[in-house]
Amino acid sequence: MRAASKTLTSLVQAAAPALRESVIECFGTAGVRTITTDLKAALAAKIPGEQERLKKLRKEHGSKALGACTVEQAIGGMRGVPAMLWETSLLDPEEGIRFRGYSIPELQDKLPKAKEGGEPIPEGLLWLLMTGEVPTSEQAQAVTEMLRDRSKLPDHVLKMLSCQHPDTHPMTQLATAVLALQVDSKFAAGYRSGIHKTKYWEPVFEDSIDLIAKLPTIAAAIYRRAVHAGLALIEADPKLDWGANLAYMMGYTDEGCLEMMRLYQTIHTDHEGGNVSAHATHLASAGRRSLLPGRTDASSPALSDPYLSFAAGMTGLAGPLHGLANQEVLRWLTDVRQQVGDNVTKEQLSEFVWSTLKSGKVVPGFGHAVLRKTDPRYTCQAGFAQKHMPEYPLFKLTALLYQVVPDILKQTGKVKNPYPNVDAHSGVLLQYYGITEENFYTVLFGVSRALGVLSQGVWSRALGLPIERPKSLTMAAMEERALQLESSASI
Ligand SMILES: CC(=O)SCCNC(=O)CCNC(=O)[C@H](O)C(C)(C)COP(=O)(O)OP(=O)(O)OC[C@H]1O[C@@H](n2cnc3c(N)ncnc32)[C@H](O)[C@@H]1OP(=O)(O)O
Ligand SMILES: O=C([O-])CC(=O)C(=O)O
Repeated sequence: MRAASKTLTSLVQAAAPALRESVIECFGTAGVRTITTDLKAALAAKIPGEQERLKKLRKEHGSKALGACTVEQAIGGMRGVPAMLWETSLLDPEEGIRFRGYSIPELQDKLPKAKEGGEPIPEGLLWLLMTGEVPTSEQAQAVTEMLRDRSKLPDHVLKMLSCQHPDTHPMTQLATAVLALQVDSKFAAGYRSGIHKTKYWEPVFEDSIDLIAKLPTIAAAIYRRAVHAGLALIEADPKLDWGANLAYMMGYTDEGCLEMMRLYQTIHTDHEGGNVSAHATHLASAGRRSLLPGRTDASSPALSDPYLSFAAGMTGLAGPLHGLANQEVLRWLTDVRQQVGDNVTKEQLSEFVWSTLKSGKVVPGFGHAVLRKTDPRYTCQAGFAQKHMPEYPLFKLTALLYQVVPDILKQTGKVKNPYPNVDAHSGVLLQYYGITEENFYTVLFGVSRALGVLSQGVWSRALGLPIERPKSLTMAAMEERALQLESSASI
């Protein structure tokens, strides 16, 4: 059955490229169903059902409370207040992230790969994030081709990058290049020409795919021109997938490095909706509750296109307590090696950690706003290192830190999560393959983050999700409300 379906697939593909979306597969007693390799068509097929689901959720459960917000939470950044809708991933404090319901190990097993036994290709995850379904190899391959077709960077963007001050941080260059691409926004053009609000998701999808397609080329251009002082650009290899091409265009061809980049680009994509880069992107792009029935309260949306909103997300990712922490970790590790050497003992490491804390700094790569256990993205990267670089000194140092830092952070009595996060390990893998310029690392994070936040952006427009527009209060207003509550409780 499987062989027959494969033959039919290749016949249909060979017969007419335009019919690529009409690949047919047989499903035993369930009869025949059509599956598509066209991502936009697959998405379009899902949208009406999800719109209905949201309307039903609102109609049947709209008045139920998901949680309260205390004065402490309002002052503390609304931490833990369940007040936002985000479909592409969900974060459990103990277990870590699940993308559309799948854990990282499950995705390493299920998603299509570039080679037997290798790491998943990010294109497969993009299909999953957009549609909620694990793609077939043909579907992931179709995404690879679509991204390849749209990857060419306009000359003006390259020129603009080459005019940047040599000390401009690579993340500033990334955000600037993304903004420069905005001139081609199909959503902005559609809005100007009066597109109907129920159709917003379509140009948002097109912009998102265009941007995702170009991001590896932008990142490689930043790397070769700025970080590497003017090296010539390298054209993409048409035989490679999107993630591997990023490493290739940066100048790396080692198969291990390509695999590492595929994995890196897969696991950094999404971390539910409230983190800085996701939320900033979401806020800038948010629209009105156009599709939701019975809108009762006002919102103040922006409806910025995917280029503008993703640039907002990237300026947030560039902060040292968020995505830039991967750069900070490398600098901190370099300090450890310079001051204590490579054959460091646990005692020497403890001393170094304490001196970092005593000088009023954070230990980068440890702690998290939501997670309360070791980040599974850290564990995944440690597993990759154990397989590909078990004797690498930086890997051994990072493993030793895992034995030392959590106990010390617990002793401070204030750190809610003493365990390592994703940023504690990514630099080890990059350094091993020769990508030693740590101020570039967050750009790689940003390229991956696009897959998550832009997939959610398409759904946010399809579902007509509004901006989170919390009611702010002054201290005086909070004091007044608290006193009112106290007196009504004592009556
Ligand atoms: C992709 C990502 O964004 S993952 C996070 C990357 N960032 C880092 O690795 C930087 C180091 N870590 C941190 O600064 C924090 O743990 C954050 C920013 C990630 C989370 O911050 P919060 O949610 O405020 O953490 P938490 O509630 O545990 O903070 C309580 C106290 O512990 C401190 N703390 C938390 N983590 C650390 C740490 N790694 N080193 C030292 N102190 C820490 C906080 O600074 C805070 O101190 P304060 O009360 O004196 O201000
Ligand atoms: O979830 C967060 O707040 C930060 C984080 O790990 C991410 O965005 O990947």
